[in-house]
Amino acid sequence: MKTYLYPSPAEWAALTQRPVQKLDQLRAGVQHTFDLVKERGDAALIELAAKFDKAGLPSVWVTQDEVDQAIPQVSQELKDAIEVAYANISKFHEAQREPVQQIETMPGVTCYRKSVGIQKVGLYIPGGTAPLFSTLLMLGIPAQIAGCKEIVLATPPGADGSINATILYTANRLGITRILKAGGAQAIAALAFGTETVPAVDKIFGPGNQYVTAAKQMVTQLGVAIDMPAGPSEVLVIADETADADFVAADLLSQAEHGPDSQVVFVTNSEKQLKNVQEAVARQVAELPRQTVAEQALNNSLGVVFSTLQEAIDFSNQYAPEHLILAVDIPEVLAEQVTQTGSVFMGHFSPESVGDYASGTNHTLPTNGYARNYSGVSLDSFVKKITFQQLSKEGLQRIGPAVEIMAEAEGLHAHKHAVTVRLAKI
Ligand SMILES: NC(=O)c1ccc[n+]([C@@H]2O[C@H](COP(=O)([O-])OP(=O)(O)OC[C@H]3O[C@@H](n4cnc5c(N)ncnc54)[C@H](O)[C@@H]3O)[C@@H](O)[C@H]2O)c1
Ligand SMILES: N[C@H](CO)Cc1c[nH]c[nH+]1
Ligand SMILES: [Zn+2]
Repeated sequence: MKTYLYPSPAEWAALTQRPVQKLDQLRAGVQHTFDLVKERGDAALIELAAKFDKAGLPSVWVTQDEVDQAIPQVSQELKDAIEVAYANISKFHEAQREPVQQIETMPGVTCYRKSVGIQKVGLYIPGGTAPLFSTLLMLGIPAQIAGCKEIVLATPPGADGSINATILYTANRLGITRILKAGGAQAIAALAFGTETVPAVDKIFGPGNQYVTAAKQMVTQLGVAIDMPAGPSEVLVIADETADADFVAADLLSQAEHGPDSQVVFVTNSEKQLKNVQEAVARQVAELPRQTVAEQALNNSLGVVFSTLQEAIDFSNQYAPEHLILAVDIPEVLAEQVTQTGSVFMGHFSPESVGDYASGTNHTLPTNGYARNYSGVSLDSFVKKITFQQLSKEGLQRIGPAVEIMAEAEGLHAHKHAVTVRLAKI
């Protein structure tokens, strides 16, 4: 972790850069993958699975037999834990349903807005270095609540050609039956363009590494919607002297272990706390099974000391982290000033990993500074909002003259006539 003492605001822009490759550096490779999938469909997916996942696949689809065999492989303890998460995520996302409100904007003119599920959605579940079945809950539950009709799941196969048993168990729990064995940019291409067996979808969801994120960004230029750029995980922790250095170190490492291109940032108003946290990180990282991955991420990571917590929160807002932990005495005060982040964890007993799995909030969140202009996944991400209006004769008589005058002023006479012709017959 590189450390910076009291950097001036002029230095912040450099410190808020992420370690991931820029879209431009990945574009040519991803485009080549797109071309292969467009030209040769499933055969290209099989070839790319052999190249990137070292898997020999007889078919790109998971069979019902594979699902049936996976279910008993998941322990009852894990199934019960998944139910806890399932209940909380469902509760939080159910509460996001928007009630239909009929508004009479003027007498006889009634308007309302209704949410309708996006019909065909693709869910990408990362599986390169860890099988993120929790991400399947985060995407599958709101997709179900929204009423999406067709759900296609894509996730990379292991070297033996199989999909992780807990991912299959979770898909089955969600009632998802179409499971594509494909990862990386090729999975995004299949979902966006379709193949002879994969249906093209309307919107693609899910986080992934930089290839997945670049591919998702590129398909938006071709008319396919995406949730957001959700790339390598990040956390920024703001801690004062009341924070427990062991807690902070554990939180930093929880995101560092995701991948070598993850970034964790520690910000404090105490030089002593910086030293304590660095020591705790060094102690804890040595105990981790994913020590090498976490250490690579730590090489990209920062520890920054500011004179005040006000500067700390200003810096965080400029960085726009995927996750922000406020490990301070009165988190409510700083929370009020948060303007740019995906999700906030308040106080000393709200570890970020609780949000990753089970508190109820969604863990698919914008990374790489996109929290400046995107929200994380929610029920809204899976619906379109369609507006309706109905006018009575009296309503049209009231509103009609205004519309006629405005249409006339825009020089759009057919618009005016659509009102005039009716008013003449009332
Ligand atoms: N932002 C979020 O909400 C969020 C949530 C969960 C996970 N994540 C992030 O998702 C990522 C998961 O990454 P992962 O790699 O474990 O799994 P992944 O499924 O995203 O990627 C694996 C695939 O990447 C492709 N790939 C690997 N190396 C390649 C190369 N050199 N060229 C082209 N393609 C290549 C392969 O096809 C492979 O199947 C992590 O960075 C994690 O931090 C983010
Ligand atoms: N922290 C990840 C989002 O950046 C989500 C996740 C899944 N499993 C564990 N963590
Ligand atoms: Zn995580």
